[in-house]
Amino acid sequence: MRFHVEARNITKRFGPTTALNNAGIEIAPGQTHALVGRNGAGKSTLVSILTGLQRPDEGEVLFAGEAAPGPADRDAWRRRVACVYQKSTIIPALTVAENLFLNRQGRYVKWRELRSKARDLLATYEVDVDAEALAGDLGVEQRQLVEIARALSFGATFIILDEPTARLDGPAIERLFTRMRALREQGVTMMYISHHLDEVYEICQSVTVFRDARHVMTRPVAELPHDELVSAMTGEATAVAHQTRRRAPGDLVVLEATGLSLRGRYEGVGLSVRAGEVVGLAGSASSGKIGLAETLAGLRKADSGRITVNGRRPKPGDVPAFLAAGLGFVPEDRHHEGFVPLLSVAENSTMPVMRRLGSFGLVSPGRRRTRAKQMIRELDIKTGGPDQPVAELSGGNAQKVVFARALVDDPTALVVMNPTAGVDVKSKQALLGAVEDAVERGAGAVLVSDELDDLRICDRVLVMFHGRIVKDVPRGWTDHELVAVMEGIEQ
Ligand SMILES: Nc1ncnc2c1ncn2[C@@H]1O[C@H](COP(=O)(O)OP(=O)(O)OP(=O)(O)O)[C@@H](O)[C@H]1O
Repeated sequence: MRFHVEARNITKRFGPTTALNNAGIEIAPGQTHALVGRNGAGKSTLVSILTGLQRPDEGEVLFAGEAAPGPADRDAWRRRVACVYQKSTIIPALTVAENLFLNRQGRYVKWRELRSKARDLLATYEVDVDAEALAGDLGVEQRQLVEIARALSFGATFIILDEPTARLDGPAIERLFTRMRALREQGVTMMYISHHLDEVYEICQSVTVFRDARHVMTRPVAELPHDELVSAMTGEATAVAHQTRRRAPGDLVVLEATGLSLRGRYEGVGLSVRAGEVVGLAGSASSGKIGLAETLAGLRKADSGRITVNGRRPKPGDVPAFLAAGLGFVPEDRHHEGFVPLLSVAENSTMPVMRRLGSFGLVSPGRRRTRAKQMIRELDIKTGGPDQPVAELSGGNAQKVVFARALVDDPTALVVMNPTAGVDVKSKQALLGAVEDAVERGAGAVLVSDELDDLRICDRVLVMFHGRIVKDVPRGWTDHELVAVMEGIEQ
């Protein structure tokens, strides 16, 4: 058997959009094979075809040289391929054991047996999670491990990991890679999707690049220069990322917090952000940085402390009040707080300006479209047009719509949480550039990110550890220095 997995000459259309155009992939047995491409290149569409969730309009899929099962035979698909998605498929209201086994029981559920089988399964795959814990209480990393164990328990020897590291911090990524290496040694074949090209070099042996719905290249990773990989993705020679020099921030404070505490998340936090300043928030997953940022954006209410936005004191935990005070935000969880899938790109991206675009609460569709078109251009959103529902966009492009919404009202205070998660290399620059532009125009921004590269645009980075700000690091840090503070090794 030459290839464990083959997708040949696949074409898939959604109405006027061709998501895959005679594209394909060939993955050798036991290999970890990367699939990369810009947002909207067709990666997720290939995943849905390789997992049997969608049928191609043309082309075929083979596993170990044999034709893929029929579309209705879900069990046969599950025995051949499993996918761990960035967005969890685990049901939060059920226990881990129920998530692992419920849909495999007969009509009568034997609870005791279910729990013990779940414990055995978790032990087999060395997943240190309580089988009786509620899945909703698990962290991102633990949930992912449960999903991997569930995937393997169906007997699949081919696993697709679709942007698994997008919501993990550094140490968790390392633990995932250790697990992936162990799986590879056991002969498991993997397809790995990521926008982090350094990860591709670290964990994969070969890489396939899709661009504009087509296959453009497959190469062994070891002999592929980084520049060539980026050029294949973007279709142009790589431009050197330029480091912008912004003016020094003014004295005007646009966002301020004093004595903020939220039980179990953070304690005694104070910070102030000036007009023209980007303040980074860094720390591990348990550092409290996301909880703090959510409080600053009005998504959460602190137990004590005070927040001022442009000199006003919006009601804590009241998002509309924060928006009215001049704040814009990009939430961590875009699927819940970020966009309304059935509404169009224009409707989603112009939501906060509805008051302004038309008088007396009426929004003129024409003005909404004009503003939306402008944002689509500025942020390079790949869409059929402003009227397309966001649900039809690729993950990274939906994230850009969330970003557009945060910026559309020219906010004077911005809180952005992991804004480049799931966004391709080139678009990252566009999004971070948009934050810098807003700051140049006089806004102040808080930027929370797990990615050190994102934090480079910050004037200073506040590092959090166990719920407290432990250090204020000025521009000019090295990765090593920042990581040492984040991990509590050095203060
Ligand atoms: N259900 C759908 N209806 C209409 N268009 C769709 C649908 N699903 C995908 N598309 C379109 O197909 C194209 C490919 O999308 P796909 O999700 O495969 O991209 P991707 O490479 O996974 O992107 P990302 O890196 O942003 O996740 C996009 O233009 C997208 O808008």
